[in-house]
Amino acid sequence: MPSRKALIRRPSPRLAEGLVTHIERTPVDAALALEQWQTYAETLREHGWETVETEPADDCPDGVFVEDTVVVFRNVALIARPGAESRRPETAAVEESLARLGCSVNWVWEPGTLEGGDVLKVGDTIYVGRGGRTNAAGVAQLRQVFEPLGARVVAVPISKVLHLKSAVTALPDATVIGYPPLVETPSVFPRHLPVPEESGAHVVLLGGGRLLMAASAPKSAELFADLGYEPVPVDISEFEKLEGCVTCLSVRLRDLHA
Ligand SMILES: NC(=O)NCCC[C@H](N)C(=O)O
Repeated sequence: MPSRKALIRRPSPRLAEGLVTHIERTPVDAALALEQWQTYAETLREHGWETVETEPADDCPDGVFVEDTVVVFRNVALIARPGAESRRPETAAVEESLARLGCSVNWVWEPGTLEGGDVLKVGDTIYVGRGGRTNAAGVAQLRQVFEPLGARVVAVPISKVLHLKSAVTALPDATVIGYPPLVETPSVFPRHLPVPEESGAHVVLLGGGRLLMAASAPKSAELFADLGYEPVPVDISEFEKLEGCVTCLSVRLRDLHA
């Protein structure tokens, strides 16, 4: 039976100092961010996911974006080596949490860099964005770890967005969705559907056709509802100011053996 656990990490009191790369910095309301994060976690739980909190990393402003610290395929975890040096201290506690949950653990080693936000799994295909945060050595190490387990790793060059998953994610039927101005190579995806808003490209599959997505993408939500899915919107405005999206606030673990 598939597991339904989601790893999360509460926002640091220093959240407002988080990195911004492709957008202008605007003030972040840390109290509102904490409320939004609590609602996000509650929404996961309401939809059947047991949330597991990894040790807070109060000195790491971007620690809440826990997705970037690891890639999990089946029950094998590859601990990231973030391209952003300020984010490297985030991984130690995540490694511990995943080992405790029964994952076997691998690591990205120097000179490799890789962030989980660059990795999109669609069935047994693992798309990896080669861009500002993930380098060629990181891509090669991802292949070495997951191809022997039966994954097909497809590298996708990116330059306009922070991570591959800032541009594209996938619907339950494996259609890859993206906001056209930010999708540089739509032809790499066998089925691709444009969405009308940037944050409409980010969905977390809750199960049973329900899609956790940002409240800032109402037109995309309408499009998904029209395709027979059930959008579950959450307001994550404070995280969006730091280039975060719904996917990056959790790591869902569906194939734990324990
Ligand atoms: N996977 C993600 O979309 N992560 C967002 C990370 C945002 C953070 N401010 C960063 O620049 O690293």
